[in-house]
Amino acid sequence: MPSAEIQTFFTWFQSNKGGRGAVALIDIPENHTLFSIPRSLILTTRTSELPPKFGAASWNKFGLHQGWSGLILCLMWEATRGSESKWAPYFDIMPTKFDTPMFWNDEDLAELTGTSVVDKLGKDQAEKDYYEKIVPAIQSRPDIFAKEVLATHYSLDLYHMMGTRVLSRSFTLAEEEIDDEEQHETGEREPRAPESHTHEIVPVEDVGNTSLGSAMDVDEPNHGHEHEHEHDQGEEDGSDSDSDSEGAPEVALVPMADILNARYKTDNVKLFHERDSLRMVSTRPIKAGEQIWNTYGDLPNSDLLRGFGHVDYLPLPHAPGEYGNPGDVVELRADVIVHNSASRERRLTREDMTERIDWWLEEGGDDDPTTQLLTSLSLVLLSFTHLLLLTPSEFTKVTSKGKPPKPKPTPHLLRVLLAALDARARAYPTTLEEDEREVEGTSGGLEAMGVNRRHAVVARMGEKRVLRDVRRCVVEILEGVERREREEAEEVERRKQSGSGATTKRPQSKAEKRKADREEGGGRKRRK
Ligand SMILES: C[S@@+](CC[C@H](N)C(=O)[O-])C[C@H]1O[C@@H](n2cnc3c(N)ncnc32)[C@H](O)[C@@H]1O
Repeated sequence: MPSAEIQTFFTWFQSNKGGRGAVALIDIPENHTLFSIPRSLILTTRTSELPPKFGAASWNKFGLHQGWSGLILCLMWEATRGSESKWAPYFDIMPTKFDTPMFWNDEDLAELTGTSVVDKLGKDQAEKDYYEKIVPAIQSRPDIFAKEVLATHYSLDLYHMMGTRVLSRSFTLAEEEIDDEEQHETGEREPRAPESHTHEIVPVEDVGNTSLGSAMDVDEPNHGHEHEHEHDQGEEDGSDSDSDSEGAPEVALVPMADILNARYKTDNVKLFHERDSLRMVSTRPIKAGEQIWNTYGDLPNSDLLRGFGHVDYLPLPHAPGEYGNPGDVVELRADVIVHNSASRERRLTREDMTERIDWWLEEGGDDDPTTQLLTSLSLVLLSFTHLLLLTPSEFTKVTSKGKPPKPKPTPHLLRVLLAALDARARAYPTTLEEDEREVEGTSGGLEAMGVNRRHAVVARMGEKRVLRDVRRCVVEILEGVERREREEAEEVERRKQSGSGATTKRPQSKAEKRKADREEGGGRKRRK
């Protein structure tokens, strides 16, 4: 049970307007433990008393060992126990209302058309899990789930509410074997950051990076509250095996650690884990009055909104005068590239596309079958687009080499990309300029809009800005490549006419070659 001081602390937080979070009351030096949480206090399927009561075999039979449904059921059961649950005071201070689009009406959701948010809400999958796993499990054990409380404590609405608590407040803790000898020898272990799930929300060039540091679980909620990735869609029960096996990462609700807010690259603490406890440690000095910031993985606004119900709205370093989330990305689906790539006859079929995406994933390319765009042209995007443009025999050659194609910005590839970007932009009902006019035309601007609409407008404008910037970049490179091609053709023509008869290019000096290479590979310089 939280101590009286912690309870007082929470009450103090809640009585202060403007949202909850933690603010330093005194200067905090770097590497200082702000608080530690005993493992016994974290709420997981291993610490809740429900799974043993239900029985491991039955738990697995109803599929509760996979995905988040088991943990959500634990939360519902623990909450139903009221003061008998050791987490009762924790439940008391948890939010019951959320600004995530899962709870929006159709009118507000329409504001998100074209963004990556809508397709990934996963409300339907959550409902499927509720009806196919939770309801049968509950009905099988009237001794544990009393009939009289089913409607009030185990409803679908509550399932969504508890699922959103998990989504917006949980941490993924890696199950690490801690060497006893090491502990005895050193007496103290170096703190280790809990690993987050290596999720797909990461900008392509940074894949793997955000798994470091404290990690609110911000996994792709493609399917409801479950941990799941797009390429898992075909799985029978719509869940992955995160909590399926020994040593798998564990999704945990961590009281106290989850009161911290996050803002793009502002984090000043990290959660470290040890055998018996988790420790929140400052990673830089924090001045009295400053907010204590955790990190949720520096997510783009579409994912912040989807998982947490807020967006970052900060000055954009690469676009002076504009505001948004510097970590924004926009997703470009492979089929949008393919449909803009060639004549109908030469287009890849869905199976071909899947084969290439699977191969890409296996070969260690970006781990998202969609391609996320950064504000500048990414090499991964070039390479991935190239892969989709290969003829079947070229693809076979590439697979035999086992390496993704070189990210060479050829005019054809750049033109396909340009068409794909334009097609992607048409998925939004409004343009960036129209959104800007909408904000300017609203008396009081963004601030005056309802919270959902404001978040939607900020999220979609962020994606459109990325598209705009990538497009600019592609156009610039294409113009450069085309100019060079023109100059070379003119040079050949000039030589022909001057009677040299030479049709080959004049040998380039090393410096000229380097310059030409630089121009050709312009995208490389520009990536983040
Ligand atoms: C882990 S909780 C953090 C504690 C939360 N403030 C609370 O009162 O329970 C995550 C939630 O905090 C809020 N939040 C976190 N960072 C935020 C930010 N930069 N701006 C607005 N809300 C934020 C969002 O509502 C999010 O769902």
